Amino acid sequence: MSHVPVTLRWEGEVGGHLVLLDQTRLPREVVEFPCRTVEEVWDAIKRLVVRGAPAIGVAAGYAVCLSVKNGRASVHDVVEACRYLATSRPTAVNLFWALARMRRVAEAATAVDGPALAEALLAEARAIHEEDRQMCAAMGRHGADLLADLPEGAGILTHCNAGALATGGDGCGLAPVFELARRGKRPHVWVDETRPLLQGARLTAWELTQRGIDCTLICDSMAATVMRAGKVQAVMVGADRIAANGDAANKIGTYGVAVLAEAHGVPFYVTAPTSTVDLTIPSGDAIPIEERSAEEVTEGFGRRTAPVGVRVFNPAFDVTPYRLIRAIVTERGVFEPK
Ligand SMILES: CSC[C@H]1O[C@H](OP(=O)(O)O)[C@H](O)[C@@H]1O
Repeated sequence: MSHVPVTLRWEGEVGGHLVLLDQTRLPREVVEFPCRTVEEVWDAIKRLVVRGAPAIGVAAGYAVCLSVKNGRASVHDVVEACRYLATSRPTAVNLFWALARMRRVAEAATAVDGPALAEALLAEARAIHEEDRQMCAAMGRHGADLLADLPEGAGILTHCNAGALATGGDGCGLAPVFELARRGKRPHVWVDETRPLLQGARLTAWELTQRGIDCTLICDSMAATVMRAGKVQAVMVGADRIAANGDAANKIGTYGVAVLAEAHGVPFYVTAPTSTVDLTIPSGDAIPIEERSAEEVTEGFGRRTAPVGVRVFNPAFDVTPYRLIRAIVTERGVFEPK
């Protein structure tokens, strides 16, 4: 049985609906979350029911198809759906990349509404999904080639979740690990739990154990000690937006891991599809960083661990400067930021 989770799927044809794997319920429950309106997908992205830059982009493409009514799409409704979905989360550029593709389909329509546009929108959303599947497979191959010379049992540290759950296919940051395993290698993955939402503990550890890939879960604060003990031979993470100079935004804590990697002489790699690259911004300083609620820090998962009213800073991402990145793996190959 394949252990690649189905992060999201479109059910039916025009007039169908989007089905998400509810990532807020993992690892305890594998529960599907059907979405029949644009608003429901907006909420699912906001609450991280679906999350991860590529997966957010694929979900947004299908979400625009939910603006179709009675088999007919209208340019006005598509434009409105794209505008609304763009307000869900600001950092992952894949969201805006996918919405721009859907909007271009509407703007190219010969009729301002009708069944033809509805068909064209679903075809574009499916194309975005299939392209993401292919990009994941290519990133896995290029990344595994890059790591091929690591000794058997080498340690690879990762932060957050950049596995299949973060994409429409078989992962980005973790795709090279999955491919190494397919090739019979046995890397050992050090999994940062990734506070405050624990994507590493809840999602990455789940994906790896499902596949029988050796892994050890650690608190984020333990990464330095693990590297100092010589247990990490490479760091591999995903990205939510890569600026033109190679600066990369990823889950909060990634920058700290990159600094630790440099301090311990460990190569730090980013694996992301080119749909994550934003050439419109010159450097990471211009990447919008999402700030999330204080409750995610003070009472994560419903258990209060900090005094009521304490001031909280909860940025969901940080930016790793390109000088700390040994190479960026995309579906087109491996690039070394200059
Ligand atoms: C490369 S996509 C996975 C990426 O998305 C995560 O953020 P979130 O869980 O808030 O969507 C994190 O930055 C991962 O690296």
